[in-house]
Amino acid sequence: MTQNILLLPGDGIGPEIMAQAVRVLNKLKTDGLDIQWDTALIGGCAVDETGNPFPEETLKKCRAADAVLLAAVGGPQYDSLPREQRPERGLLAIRKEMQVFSNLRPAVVYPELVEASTLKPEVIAGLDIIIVRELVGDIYFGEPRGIEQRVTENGEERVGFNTMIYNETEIRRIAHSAFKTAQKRNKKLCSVDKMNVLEATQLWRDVMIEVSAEYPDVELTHMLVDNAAMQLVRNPKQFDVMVTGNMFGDILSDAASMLTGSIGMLPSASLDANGKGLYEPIHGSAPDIAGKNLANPLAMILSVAMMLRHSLNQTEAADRVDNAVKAVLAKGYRTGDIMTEGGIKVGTVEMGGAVLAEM
Ligand SMILES: NC(=O)C1=CN([C@@H]2O[C@H](COP(=O)(O)OP(=O)(O)OC[C@H]3O[C@@H](n4cnc5c(N)ncnc54)[C@H](O)[C@@H]3O)[C@@H](O)[C@H]2O)C=CC1
Ligand SMILES: CC(C)CC(=O)C(=O)O
Ligand SMILES: [Mg+2]
Repeated sequence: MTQNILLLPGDGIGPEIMAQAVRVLNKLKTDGLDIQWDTALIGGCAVDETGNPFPEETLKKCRAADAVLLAAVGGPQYDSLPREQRPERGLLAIRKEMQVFSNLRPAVVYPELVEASTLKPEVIAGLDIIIVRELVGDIYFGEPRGIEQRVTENGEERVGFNTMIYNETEIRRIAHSAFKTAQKRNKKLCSVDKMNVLEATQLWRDVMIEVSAEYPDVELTHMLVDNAAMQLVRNPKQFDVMVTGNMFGDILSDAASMLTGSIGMLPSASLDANGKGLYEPIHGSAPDIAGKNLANPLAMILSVAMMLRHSLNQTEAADRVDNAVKAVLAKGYRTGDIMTEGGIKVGTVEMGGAVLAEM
């Protein structure tokens, strides 16, 4: 049966990198993979057209799709809009709507890119870790939130507030997802929290420990998030699978991306309870390089591979895409963000073409 993919190019470099993903999908389809796709608006482009960062039509198409591939949203031109109209609200809305609570963010150092990292080779060579980030709860969604006039100890002034909140069910389901991920790998799970000061994350730790009883083969450790940020840079190979909340996972995964050479290298899969998924590179819309053929499309293309593997059950096609990326790196093709000595400097389109040639 034909599998339906919804493409959401979004803003900034989004359409540029999505165009390279579409070339990959076209190649797979031409070679016999039974897929088709449709496109819809999300983020700033959706606000421009409809006033809504996650329009009803996109929601409908999203529900009808077997998997959703999203590039990136946002840009400085939208920063002064009311919060409900900001592109990032569209992103939060689609994640919540799809209930894709388990966000897998693998950080893998390709041998050819060891020197592209700012860290010493011995610290990062061979690194292969995965951050499991809870994606539909925490302070990004917690209510109440807002900016309002209040009386404080300083008199009347504006107060900004958000709510960090997790219930036990939310923690338990991400815990199971993380333990299962660890079981398929090296059976080591590090849960990252801030239980020394935040009650929401004390509950996080308590529930992680409770769930660990069901996974006696997995070694569970705990780390406070400030230390975890430092340890990721000091000695990242001590980790295998890390599990953490929405905000800490957002921050730690950007940091982890630089171990691999660039944020342009990290794909992600966000899965619901049934394996339906939303696939996106971890980076944003990179307005500073948008429209210049400078963006690295590999995180986007690797997200296609994750989609083929996790939601479409097309392991062979996923391997084909992953191997093509490995091959272009081995041949020395480099966008500016991953330049190494002797590398062949290419732009977004040429990198997409190199992947296609390898396929
Ligand atoms: N998933 C999403 O759609 C996300 C959206 N955003 C939004 O994106 C906009 C820009 O946010 P920033 O904080 O600048 O983060 P960003 O991730 O867009 O960019 C950070 C830095 O990394 C570079 N970069 C990012 N992706 C790259 C790629 N594929 N190749 C080469 N270099 C790349 C950018 O040029 C920039 O210097 C904001 O509006 C933000 O809200 C931010 C993060 C995630
Ligand atoms: C709107 C943000 C929560 C997006 C982001 O930075 C991310 O998911 O990595
Ligand atoms: Mg982020």
